[in-house]
Amino acid sequence: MSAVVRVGVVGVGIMGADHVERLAGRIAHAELVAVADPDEVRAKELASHHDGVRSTGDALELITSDDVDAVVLASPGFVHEEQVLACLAAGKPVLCEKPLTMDSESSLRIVRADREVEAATGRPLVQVGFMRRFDPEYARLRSVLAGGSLGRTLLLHNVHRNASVPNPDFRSEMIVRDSLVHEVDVARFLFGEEVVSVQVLSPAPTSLAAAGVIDPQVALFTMAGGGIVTNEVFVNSQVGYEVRCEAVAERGSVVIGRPSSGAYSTALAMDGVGQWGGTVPADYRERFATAYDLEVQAWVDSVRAGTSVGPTAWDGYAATAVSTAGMASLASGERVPVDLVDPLTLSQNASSTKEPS
Ligand SMILES: NC(=O)c1ccc[n+]([C@@H]2O[C@H](COP(=O)([O-])OP(=O)(O)OC[C@H]3O[C@@H](n4cnc5c(N)ncnc54)[C@H](O)[C@@H]3O)[C@@H](O)[C@H]2O)c1
Ligand SMILES: O[C@H]1[C@H](O)[C@@H](O)[C@H](O)[C@@H](O)[C@H]1O
Repeated sequence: MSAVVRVGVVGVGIMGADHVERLAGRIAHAELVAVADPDEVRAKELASHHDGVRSTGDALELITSDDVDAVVLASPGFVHEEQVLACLAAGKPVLCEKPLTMDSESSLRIVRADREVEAATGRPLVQVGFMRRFDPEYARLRSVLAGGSLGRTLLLHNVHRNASVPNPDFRSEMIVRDSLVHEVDVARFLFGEEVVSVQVLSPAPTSLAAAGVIDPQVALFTMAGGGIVTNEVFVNSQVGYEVRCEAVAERGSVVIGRPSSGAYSTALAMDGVGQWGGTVPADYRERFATAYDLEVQAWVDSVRAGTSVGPTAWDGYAATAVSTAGMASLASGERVPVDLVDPLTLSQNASSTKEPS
């Protein structure tokens, strides 16, 4: 087992900068050595806060450099394919932020490439940043449902609200590909099954979204075993970060993300925006701080041990395939089947929907 993993972070916008702070300050057995961003001023400024960390404008230089053992990718989704494949070619473990890529075909190319690495070396190198699997509340919910005492899981009801979105180009499609994709992974994680169809409904939008943006959206997933998942995604709620999940099973229901769960309080307009006996988290960095820490620590530990953990390339592909169907449904309003390759046609067996250890 290596003593310390030397990590490079690619893309240092909102999420990348957050990962830089945790790698530099809170993650054991990791050494942050380099950051890369085409915005070289941003990269240099961030690196200047950390002794011994260098910056570059060239992501591929960082990925292939000898001083980097493993890579965190927090660049935009449309460059993930090139950068993940570069990590695989260099033999470097990569924690790639969600979404794995922007369409099914490119995600499948990554699955195939990672399977080839696994066949040659005995371990895959890609972990996808679906951090909710590491959130203590989601992990507990998964273990309660998988434990079987409540019988079969019948329904999930998900709510996912952002106060606003920082990017003015955050269009209707990004609500499916960037936001709803978390609910896709939650559904797969909690049911332990694939999503087989998706329908995206478009309510009359809030006047506070950018012109032409359909926000909120309601998406319905049908699971392979017949379960149904309802999802509200609302990225201009004006309040704060609200992520809730209620599971309905044969002999009971479980809800996480409510004030009574103790983690934080939710928002009710009657007591004033953003308050109801407590404070609504501002955004995902606050709500999921522990989940990100556990995710990155588990990844570093797996890199040191030469193993793998958490959401796989297959999980990233399966989620992207649902997003791809979701985009078609957003356009048509119809229920659209999810087109997923048979995992048995791939070189190794799929290891989807595994609980993080
Ligand atoms: N897991 C989560 O909860 C979560 C939260 C936020 C964002 N994300 C994901 O993290 C990624 C980044 O999102 P963000 O909100 O930080 O975006 P952002 O726009 O704030 O930052 C993106 C950064 O990437 C840089 N960049 C652009 N092209 C690049 C390239 N070719 N190589 C390297 N860097 C490049 C940009 O200059 C910018 O600094 C996305 O995949 C997003 O979906 C995940
Ligand atoms: O990229 C972000 C991120 O994934 C957040 O977790 C989600 O709440 C946002 O809606 C999305 O835009």
